[in-house]
Amino acid sequence: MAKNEDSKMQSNIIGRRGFMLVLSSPSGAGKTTIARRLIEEENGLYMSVSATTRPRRPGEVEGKDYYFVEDETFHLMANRGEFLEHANVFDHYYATPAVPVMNALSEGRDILFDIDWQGTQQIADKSRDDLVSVFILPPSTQDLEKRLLNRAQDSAEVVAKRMSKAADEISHYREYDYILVNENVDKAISDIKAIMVAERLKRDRQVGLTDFVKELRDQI
Ligand SMILES: Nc1nc2c(ncn2[C@@H]2O[C@H](COP(=O)(O)OP(=O)(O)O)[C@@H](O)[C@H]2O)c(=O)[nH]1
Ligand SMILES: Nc1ncnc2c1ncn2[C@@H]1O[C@H](COP(=O)(O)OP(=O)(O)O)[C@@H](O)[C@H]1O
Repeated sequence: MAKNEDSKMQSNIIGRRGFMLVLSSPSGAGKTTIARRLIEEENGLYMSVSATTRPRRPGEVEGKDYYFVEDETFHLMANRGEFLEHANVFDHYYATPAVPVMNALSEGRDILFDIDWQGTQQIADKSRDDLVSVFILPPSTQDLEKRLLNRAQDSAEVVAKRMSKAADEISHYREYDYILVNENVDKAISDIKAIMVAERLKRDRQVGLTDFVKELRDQI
């Protein structure tokens, strides 16, 4: 599929600050699937790669899916202030390295995050204007459990633990800007693309707008 170039062209003319597009959901609702497709299909969108102390799953690639680190390294990085946000989820630590995100935003690149509600709250506290948050719901509890089991990457015990945390995660939906039910993955992706088009056109993100409009008026 062709990458979406439309809204990039306007950014090239006017100059735009990037945004942080956060996807959260109960485990198994489809964040990773949606995120991978968006990165493939959307020009100017880059994935934030988190650091985690969770063990690597089969098929996960170091530096692409996560930076897999030991507890000690994680705490060292946290103490040095290298993280934009960090949280403990399912007994493991997760965090967003700050520098790549800050550079991307100022260079007009959008960053996609697959993080939980705790991380989203921390980012909202620090940089509300740069945040666009989307909460993804499963069509039903049965679908959620089926997806976790079908993914076949976690033991029955881990799946049960993730299911038991789902209600807690879902209770935070009100803290998000947009809510999507991921029934059909293509529809969910096209809805998120529509959100991105609108968010890219927000006046406050178009940092070169004053100069652009001044030039237009001067030419009249
Ligand atoms: N706060 C925060 N949460 C994260 C980060 N990276 C991943 N998570 C969340 O941690 C949870 C578990 O992620 P993971 O172990 O990959 O399993 P998943 O639920 O199948 O995506 C999910 O809710 C992720 O959104 C991060 O850097 N910060
Ligand atoms: N709309 C959908 N319909 C059916 N299965 C889906 C849908 N979206 C995702 N899945 C499947 O559900 C499982 C969990 O999805 P995943 O993206 O890993 O969720 P999360 O990252 O939120 O934990 C995967 O096997 C994925 O292929």
